[in-house]
Amino acid sequence: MGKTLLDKVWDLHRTATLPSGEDQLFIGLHLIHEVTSPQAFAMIQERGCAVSRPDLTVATVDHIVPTRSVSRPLEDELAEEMLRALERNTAENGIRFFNWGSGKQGIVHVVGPEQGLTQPGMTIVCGDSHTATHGAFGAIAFGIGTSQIRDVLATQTLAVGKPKVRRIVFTGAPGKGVSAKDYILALIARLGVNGGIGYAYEYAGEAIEALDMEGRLTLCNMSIEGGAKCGYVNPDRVTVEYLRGKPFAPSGPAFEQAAEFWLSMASDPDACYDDEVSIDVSSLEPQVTWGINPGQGIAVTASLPFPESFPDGAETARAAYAHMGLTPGKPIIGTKIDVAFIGSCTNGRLSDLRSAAGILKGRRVAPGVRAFVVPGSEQVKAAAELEGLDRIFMDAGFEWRGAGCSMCLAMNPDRLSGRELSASSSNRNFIGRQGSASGRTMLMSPAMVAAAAVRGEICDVREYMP
Ligand SMILES: CC(C)[C@H](C(=O)O)[C@@H](O)C(=O)O
Ligand code: SF4
Repeated sequence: MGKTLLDKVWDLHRTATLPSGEDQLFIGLHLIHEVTSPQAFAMIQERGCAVSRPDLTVATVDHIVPTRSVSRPLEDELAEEMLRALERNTAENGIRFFNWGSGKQGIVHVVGPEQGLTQPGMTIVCGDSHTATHGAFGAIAFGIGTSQIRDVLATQTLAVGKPKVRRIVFTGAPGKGVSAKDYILALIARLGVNGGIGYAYEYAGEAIEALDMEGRLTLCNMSIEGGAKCGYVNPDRVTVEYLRGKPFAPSGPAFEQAAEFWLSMASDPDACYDDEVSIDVSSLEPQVTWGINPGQGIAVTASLPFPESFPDGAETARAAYAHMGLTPGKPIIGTKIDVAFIGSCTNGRLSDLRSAAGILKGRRVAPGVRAFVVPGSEQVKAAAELEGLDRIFMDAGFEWRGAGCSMCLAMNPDRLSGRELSASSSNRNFIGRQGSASGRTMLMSPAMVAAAAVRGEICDVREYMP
């Protein structure tokens, strides 16, 4: 019987099976950021341990950085302290750090792939729930907590239970205005935010093969929002070509050798799955969330669902309506927005900015809407400026900011105020997520955010497309 990619990566990295039934896995890449690492460093220092493999540990700063200014010390004292701690911990332990202003800083899940650190067949962990993003390359990548960060710093291994695998086959070709963000929002709406618990999601099928790497990153990014431990796409030629020439990818003959290994890690055609689901993307429309979890989403042309239509989720739906101030049965189109946010590790990459700019070219943001773009990394920002995207955004009335997580979770000065409603290209719409307890978030693709910014309300992006 064939093996899945998960089986192959697991078998290659297992160093022991523990009495608990968990496996001790060797970790190929440990990404760290300023929010979840300081305590872990303190714990290993207390025990007198050194960082086991500084060469396999890479740091960036993303959550707390301001996006308007570039001066130190940071205005927010707590943020400055966190940045200093990361500078100290990385320097003392000989860990590579893509610091703010280095030209390579950015959201950890944007930086790993763009530097070529993320490669097929690896195990990758980070103290961050969206680590599944890296699965786009055919890596087994998942988020860990602070005590696990401690374990990985000290031993470069981790005790972890092997998940089951659900193969999710996306068939067909998408219509106009439908992107990877719509695939994943539709999937989570269908299987629910807990549907993936205990599973790794393998995304497969012609629609996935047709996605570029950035689309695959968007897709894998939100695996955790569907409850899955991780998500991955089998490596193929698209993966290999993306990695060619990247700073941390092998070069010369070593690259071809690596490519052969990468491709061999893909699931075998006769691999066995614990479950299988299929979605026809040709019938999908642009998606938008109306609630307070990422599973509460619908097609943009649909009417807001009645709570009773969710046998298990009526209570959550009622809570969502109470918070959002929307009315079941009404169209979602026409919902007024106050803020448009383009960015995050879901949709803050160059292709995301291009797709939004494509809608904004020659148009203006509606009066009263506060709109801003936060590139996912300093490198994305520079690349976008090189092709003039910054001008398109600014001419349209968007603010062009520095790189970071920004209003995805508002750990920096970018936040909603009061009951403001934001059209956001990020991944979470939990109550309070964007910095105001009464603030509201609707998740959608970056092109849909751009269209909403122009109209001043939720609208169908396809009307703005040729
Ligand atoms: C701050 C960090 C630990 C958190 C996460 O784990 O995902 C953040 O990135 C988020 O998106 O909520
Ligand atoms: S962009 Fe958002 S989801 Fe991604 S790591 Fe930052 S806060 Fe988390």
